[in-house]
Amino acid sequence: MTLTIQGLHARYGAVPVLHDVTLAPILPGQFVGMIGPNASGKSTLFKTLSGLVRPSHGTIRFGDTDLCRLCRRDRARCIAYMPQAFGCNAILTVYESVLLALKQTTGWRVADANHDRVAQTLAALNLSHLADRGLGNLSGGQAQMVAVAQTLVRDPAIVLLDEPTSALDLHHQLSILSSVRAEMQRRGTIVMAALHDLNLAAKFCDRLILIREGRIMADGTPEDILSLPEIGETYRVETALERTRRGSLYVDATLGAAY
Ligand SMILES: Nc1ncnc2c1ncn2[C@@H]1O[C@H](COP(=O)(O)OP(=O)(O)OP(=O)(O)O)[C@@H](O)[C@H]1O
Repeated sequence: MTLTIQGLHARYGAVPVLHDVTLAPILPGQFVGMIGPNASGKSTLFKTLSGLVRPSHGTIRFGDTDLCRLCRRDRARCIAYMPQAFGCNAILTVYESVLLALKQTTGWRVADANHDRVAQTLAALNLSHLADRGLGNLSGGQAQMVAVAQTLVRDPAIVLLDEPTSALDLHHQLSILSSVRAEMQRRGTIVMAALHDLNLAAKFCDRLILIREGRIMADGTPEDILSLPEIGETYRVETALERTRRGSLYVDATLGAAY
């Protein structure tokens, strides 16, 4: 099923933040990068899609279902959101915290299948070695990867990851995004990830959406979007899109005289 967003407006109190956000349907298995400067509305869009912020206008449909009409639990089964700041309950182990995340949408009785799902999710993200560690004893990067596991374990149809690599070193940026991409393609899950690193976005995303001041500025393939002059204008830098000898896209950015 596809995710369709039409004419979405959202505000905090009297302050409008999202303005008429309309996107071409997002397809199962598609990995979509949300890019845009600080305060452009990426998190607000994710919060609106997940139900934490109520839109003032517009529709969010998954297939024929209007997500805004679902009860909290049904919506959480369909769409999982990993916020930028993730909580840490020091008395749980990693394994227990991922199981708890799963049980939030399935009820409290624990079945063998639930244990299998937790173990598979940790294995898919190369996190099995952390299973018995206390959450409170993890590094920032480890805690961020566990937060990804807590989000994926529910097997939602739509996953929203808000800057999932912001605390990760180079190896783990590549490893977590390739694991998420492979696993979500296998399950046919839609992934939307807010990313500040445009080179990572180019490497892993099928489609990039550029947002600026709550408005969608561009939507297309990484190569098409990252070569637009709007990229430099939006981020207030000078950019050039290059292709490396290995064939990867590379955004070369400098502050430049104009900024
Ligand atoms: N709870 C809130 N109440 C009032 N204003 C808010 C709230 N959350 C965010 N905002 C404002 O909404 C605007 C968009 O913020 P948002 O967090 O969606 O941006 P973002 O693109 O995710 O930014 P960043 O890349 O810095 O995380 C900003 O001006 C921000 O100050």
